[in-house]
Amino acid sequence: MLIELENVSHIYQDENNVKALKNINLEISKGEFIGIVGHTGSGKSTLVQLFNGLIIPSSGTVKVNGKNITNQKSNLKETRRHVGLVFQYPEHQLFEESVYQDIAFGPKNIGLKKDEIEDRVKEVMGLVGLDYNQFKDRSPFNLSGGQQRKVAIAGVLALKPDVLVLDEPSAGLDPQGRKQLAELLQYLYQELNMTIILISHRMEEIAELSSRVIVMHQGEIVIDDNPIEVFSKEQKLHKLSLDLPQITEILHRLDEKGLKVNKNLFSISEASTEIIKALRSN
Ligand SMILES: Nc1ncnc2c1ncn2[C@@H]1O[C@H](COP(=O)(O)OP(=O)(O)OP(=O)(O)O)[C@@H](O)[C@H]1O
Repeated sequence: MLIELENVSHIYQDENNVKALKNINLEISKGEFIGIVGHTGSGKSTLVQLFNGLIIPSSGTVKVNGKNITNQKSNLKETRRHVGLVFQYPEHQLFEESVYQDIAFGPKNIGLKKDEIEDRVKEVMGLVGLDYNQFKDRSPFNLSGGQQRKVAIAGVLALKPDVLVLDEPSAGLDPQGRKQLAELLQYLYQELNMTIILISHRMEEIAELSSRVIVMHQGEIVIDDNPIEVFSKEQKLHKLSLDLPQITEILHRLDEKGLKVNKNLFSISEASTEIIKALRSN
């Protein structure tokens, strides 16, 4: 098992003592694409920060590749090589003078040789769609928000993690930026067999990309299933203040009006084909 949580609870020790996670049991296997959804404050960010030891839980154990990372002696540097975390607004974490230096920071830190670092920087800039010659010497602070985010994601990919965890990576991106990000994640998952864990408020993104969806509510996992099962539970999701993907919502409404359609579709192209088919046979 790649990541394993056993009876994990977490309380933020401050004046409010919020119990952010309550008795979580979770197993994540290699090669999964996990979408995590839940209304604001439900514990999503806290949960994913356990996966690379950024947060050590108040109780319970977290294992990565079979190693318990919750005990004092664990090697967190090693864990962070395996589990790369892209934070909400990752561009806030850019700090080097050039795009090259920023992306090279991780590989340098683990002692890779100059040539190898350069190869990695080129490779990951290609992956995220930043032209190497055009961008390598530019200051990361003078780029657009979307470009900065690409640099930040490239910096995490440069360590070649087995697991990529992203916390709301499409927040604030324009439609084209969101499309490029979705294509990148699909490529990493399908072609490079990376395990991906994605937190998003955008249900269409989660439904289209994930192989498994985890729904959180008040620090607990309340649904853990494949996207079709999860998004067939319209009433339950509404009670948790969550929506269906918009296109799925349209299919549900058409079905209520008597048009016989498959309601479990998440992409506009699939749904429009389905609607045309249903109208023709009506
Ligand atoms: N650093 C912190 N110190 C104290 N309490 C915190 C801290 N971070 C989160 N919390 C609290 O823990 C609970 C879970 O927060 P968390 O950020 O994990 O939720 P979330 O589902 O990721 O929310 P969002 O969708 O708004 O990002 C919330 O009640 C929040 O106020």
